[in-house]
Amino acid sequence: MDKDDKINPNIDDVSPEVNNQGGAGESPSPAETKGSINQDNNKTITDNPNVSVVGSEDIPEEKAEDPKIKPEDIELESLNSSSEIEVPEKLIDQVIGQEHAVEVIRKAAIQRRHVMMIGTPGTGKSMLAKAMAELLPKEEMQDILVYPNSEDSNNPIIRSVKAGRGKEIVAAHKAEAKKRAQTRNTLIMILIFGIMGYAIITGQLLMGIIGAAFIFMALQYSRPKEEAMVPKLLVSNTPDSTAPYIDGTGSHAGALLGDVRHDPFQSGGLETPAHDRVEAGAIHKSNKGVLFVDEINTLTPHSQQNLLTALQEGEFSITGQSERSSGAMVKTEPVPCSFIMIAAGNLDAMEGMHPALRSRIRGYGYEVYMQDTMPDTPENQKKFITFVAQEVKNDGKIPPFDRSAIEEIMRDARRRSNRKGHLTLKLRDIGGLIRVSGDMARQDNSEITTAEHVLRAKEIAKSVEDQISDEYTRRSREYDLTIVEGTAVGRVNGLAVVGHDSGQVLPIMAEATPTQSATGNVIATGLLKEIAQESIKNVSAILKKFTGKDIRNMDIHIQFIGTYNGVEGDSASVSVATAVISAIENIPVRQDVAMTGSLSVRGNVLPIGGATYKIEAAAKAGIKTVIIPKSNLDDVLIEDRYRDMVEIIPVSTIEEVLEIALVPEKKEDFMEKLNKLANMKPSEFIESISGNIASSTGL
Ligand SMILES: Nc1ncnc2c1ncn2[C@@H]1O[C@H](COP(=O)(O)OP(=O)(O)OP(=O)(O)O)[C@@H](O)[C@H]1O
Repeated sequence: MDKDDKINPNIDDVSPEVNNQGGAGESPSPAETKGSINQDNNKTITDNPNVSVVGSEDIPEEKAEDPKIKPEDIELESLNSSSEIEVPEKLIDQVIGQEHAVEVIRKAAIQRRHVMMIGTPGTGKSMLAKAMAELLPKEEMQDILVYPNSEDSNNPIIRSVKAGRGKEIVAAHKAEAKKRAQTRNTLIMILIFGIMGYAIITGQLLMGIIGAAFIFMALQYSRPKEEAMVPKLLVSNTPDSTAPYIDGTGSHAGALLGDVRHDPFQSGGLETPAHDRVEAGAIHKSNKGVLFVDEINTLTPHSQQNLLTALQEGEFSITGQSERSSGAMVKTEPVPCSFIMIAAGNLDAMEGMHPALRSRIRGYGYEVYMQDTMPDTPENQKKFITFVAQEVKNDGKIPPFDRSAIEEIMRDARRRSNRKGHLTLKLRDIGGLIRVSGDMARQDNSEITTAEHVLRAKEIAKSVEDQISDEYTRRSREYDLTIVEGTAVGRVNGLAVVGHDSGQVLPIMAEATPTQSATGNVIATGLLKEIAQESIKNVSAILKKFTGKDIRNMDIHIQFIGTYNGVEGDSASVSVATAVISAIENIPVRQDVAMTGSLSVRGNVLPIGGATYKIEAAAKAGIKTVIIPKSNLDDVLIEDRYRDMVEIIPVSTIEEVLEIALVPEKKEDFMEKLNKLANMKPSEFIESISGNIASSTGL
């Protein structure tokens, strides 16, 4: 190979066009490129956030000039439309309710620290990661190039240059390659014509043709492929855009760590040069920016280990990820990957995470727990209203929301918070409701979205769980699985939450039979998970107290009906206790009553989650009375249409539950007995049941 044909990234690459731009065209030397930071900030029109370059003329002028209400000055009573509200420009200012996370992100952006965010989906984790990219300095951004290595083709050379320069360098190389190819072709033609001319003059035409063909083939075959010597732009950035934000969630090793494509030809002149087959991974594309990885535990241990190395070193060579591919022979020089890592997930993600990676993030960064509700204060309401305006503006297609629509959305946010005096921060779901409501308004050709559109949207945009729950209710009524009238012994209508925002009636059956073993067993079926199983054990204590019977000589069977996805949590405790007491005492239970509540071993009814959804499910099923823990009463924000369908009775003790739900022949006698048992001193109680402690071997 001709010396001139080698492309050495350290010394050549000077193209006249590029050189004209203040020396920018010079090939980067390693010393220059690795540490160089572009200080000259070529301000363009796009640097001004108030100026939109593309399509700015599309914005109606009067709207653009309308004076806007600042978020802190919003007064809902006098607000006519969400379009009156000023939406913050910067992403970080658009995040609501996550003040701690916002503060951490701001700090971490300055100090270049990694962050781990744990919390419920849709609370703004990836939004914060994008916001961080906006906060990082643009000047540090780089392009990364990969060059062929004439010494060792399997070890391509890596160079980094300031953002935007990469394209210029590649263009310069292409132009240079084209020029060389043209010169070479001209030389070949001259040589061939020379030989042919000589052959004609000397009358040796055949020899001339053979000679010319031979020379043509030899030169053609041996000449270096000029195109093949052109470097490849591995990572490209634009000097004026924000630092890169790359989402590496669920990436396979190649997409995350980079890869070298397989070459089916490998030799013989048809092969693709190694450097041309190198592909950057998410860790390289996020160089000088943010790498966001959600559900980090889903990455393989191999990927997590390599991610850790990349974090520590700030550079990571690219090699073929598949062992059997020709790409595995190639390994580039180390490629810069100085990214800030934002790892996200729920608590399980932390458990499944590589311990060393977790410790690295903890040691060199912050950990943040994302809030999923915020207090329903006037201050936060203003932020929430701004969020509605923001979502409408970001969507760009839906009509603005009037006051009634905003109020309806806010009502839904209170309901979804499942917590008294709070607004939900699962804002992706709320964003979805906003968009569907807007679509309803568009469908009506309305220029404004109203509460009526929101209500219609809620009906249409039901979650899959909600739709399944409705279907289950319909079917279980058809097959008499859900009974909502009359009485039955050992059968209670419990209530469960399905998914995040849907409830379901959960029938529970109990039966007590004489035991065959030395001590009685409590056997519960219905795919109960750990906490649900433990709650059954705790119920045993209540049974002893409220039946006053020696349950050592009986087996107690408890069956949860239709729980194909298992039962989590202990909110069925009151239902289980009631069903078993009913079975042991042979007292019927009202079937028009449904109940939910956790139980202390002393018989106090403790709070549960999802009270609103459970009550709504009961109402939909035709239940007339719902018993809930007193401490949950303020959490209940059921929709208007269900309000008159059910009576909600708050309770604090299991005695109150039994008084409402059980229908003994002689109610007074039964209540007297209950009171007596409930108020019994421990010593009297132990004596009365002969120190019986039931084992729970069936659990
Ligand atoms: N705290 C918040 N403030 C403003 N908007 C939010 C907030 N949280 C979520 N959103 C809205 O919801 C959308 C989705 O949120 P995002 O993707 O950031 O959630 P996430 O926590 O990363 O969820 P996941 O873990 O499922 O990816 C955002 O684009 C934004 O419109």
